[in-house]
Amino acid sequence: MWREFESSVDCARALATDIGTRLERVVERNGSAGLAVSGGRSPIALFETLSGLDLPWAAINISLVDERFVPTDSEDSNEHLVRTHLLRGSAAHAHFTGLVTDADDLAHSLETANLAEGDPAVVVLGMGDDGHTASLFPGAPQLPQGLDPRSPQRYVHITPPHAPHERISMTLRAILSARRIILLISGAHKREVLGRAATGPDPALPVSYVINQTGVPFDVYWHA
Ligand SMILES: O=C1O[C@H](COP(=O)(O)O)[C@@H](O)[C@H](O)[C@H]1O
Repeated sequence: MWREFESSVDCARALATDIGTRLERVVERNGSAGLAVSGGRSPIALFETLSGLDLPWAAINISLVDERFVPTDSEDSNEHLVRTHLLRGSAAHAHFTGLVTDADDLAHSLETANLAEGDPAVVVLGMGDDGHTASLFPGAPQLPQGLDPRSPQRYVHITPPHAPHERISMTLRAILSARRIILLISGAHKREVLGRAATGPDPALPVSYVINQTGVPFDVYWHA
């Protein structure tokens, strides 16, 4: 479903309510719920709105869709972003699992990330101007592994050809293990990229593999 908003505030409010309702329902049913979130600039307003909601935070497990291989206190770190904008107020009671668990050793961090269990109730994705989602970048040497629908791995090491930092990214297979996928984007350019990606799966636009699947409920939240 496509949902569009005039402002980032309206979009964040609607999406936070949507995610909060979903998480509450899953916690009621299962005792806990997983929420996997992306980094970048797009989710900041969402994180701040979500953190203000009265949710059963202690039963919510927050994880990352992707991470740049930088120290967790770096301004470029998605963990730093989540700790700053989401894990605050009562949301600080949520259980958080980051991806850089050994700042000196990407392979060891990746190995630890792949030990994680449980499929997320909700995955919130972003999209770059180049059509990457999570850190599944077009042209990355490890992209085929990341897009393999039968990949046994939940996370993969990605070397983006035109973006800074080595990455750890959720694989397509793990993204599609969620009960619900949300893509949060803004602006005319990303809307146009998404339109191209909607024409069919294309490794030049990795987000297309999420858009063109039919197994998992998928919503786009877009604001101008
Ligand atoms: O590098 C990344 O970029 C995408 C998009 O970021 P944005 O700033 O354009 O919203 C993001 O979804 C991903 O998590 C991040 O690592």
